[in-house]
Amino acid sequence: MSATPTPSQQCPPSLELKGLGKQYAGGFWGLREFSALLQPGITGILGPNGAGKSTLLRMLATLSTPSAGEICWKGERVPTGGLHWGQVLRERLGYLPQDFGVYPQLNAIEFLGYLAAAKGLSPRSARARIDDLIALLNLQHCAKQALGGYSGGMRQRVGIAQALLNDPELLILDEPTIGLDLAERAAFRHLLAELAQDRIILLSTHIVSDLEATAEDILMMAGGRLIARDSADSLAFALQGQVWLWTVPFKDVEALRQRWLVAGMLKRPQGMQLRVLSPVAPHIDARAAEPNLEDAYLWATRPRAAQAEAA
Ligand SMILES: Nc1ncnc2c1ncn2[C@@H]1O[C@H](COP(=O)(O)OP(=O)(O)OP(=O)(O)O)[C@@H](O)[C@H]1O
Repeated sequence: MSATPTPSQQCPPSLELKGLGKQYAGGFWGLREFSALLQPGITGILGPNGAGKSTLLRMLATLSTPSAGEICWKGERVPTGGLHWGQVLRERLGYLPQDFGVYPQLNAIEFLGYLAAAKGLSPRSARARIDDLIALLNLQHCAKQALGGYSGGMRQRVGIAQALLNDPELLILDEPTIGLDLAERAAFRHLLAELAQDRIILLSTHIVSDLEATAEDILMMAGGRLIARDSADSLAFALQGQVWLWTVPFKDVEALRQRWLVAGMLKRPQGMQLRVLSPVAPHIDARAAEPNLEDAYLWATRPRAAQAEAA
């Protein structure tokens, strides 16, 4: 991959969210009191279904208005009301939504050209930009084929290309690696690392290993709130001494899964090896293991009853 685009703006981007909230019709808060200062680099967002990740990202993509709180871009408050709310952000952001759709009859060049026009790029700069992005996303071999015939991974790469059309300082990616195979995911991680030099990248995913490999800063969300923020290593380290490997007879597995928070299972000749998350050893035969980000995530988002028991 080559010709990485760089934002032209001189001042490094910063995005500050202060007590941001979103209340949906019916009164339900999909996001509550969310505060964070985001700077260039990759910030990963982890959270179970319904945690509020898309609610947050859609708001930052200016597709929905905040019900509470403030957004500041480079220290300046972004007006969050009125017809032109979010204009300042809109000009600087690229967004890949979770449900990214394409016009199946268009090819990649035509589709990106159409979106470039909608974003206000001149035909000349759009053409040069699209050529760069086709090369960057490794789409040369299929750029003139109709998108309807693309694999999920190829379509996702077109989605990433469209998010980069305006050389954004803020790149918002909602589940970008869905549909990518292992090699494509590895290539995508490299691309993100290159792009993150001088822009803020917000990356929401359920694939914990993608964040472990790319994001230096991780926001964990649950129930519409920010519940933890740190590096992957620090989040995992906080669980030191609370992760156990314990091999049990196959017949006991179901009962033990009801009793303990089991982060993983591995079939062994002697029985099933459970990976148990608990402040105390589940059994005298259990031995301590190195915690990882997935353990930290499962622990932070464990059901309330289990949290009360552990307290
Ligand atoms: N338009 C809407 N109207 C009412 N409630 C909504 C709306 N959109 C989302 N919600 C609710 O807000 C909460 C947060 O949803 P959101 O889609 O942001 O979660 P998420 O973390 O992105 O989940 P997923 O991983 O499943 O995409 C959920 O309880 C959801 O049902």
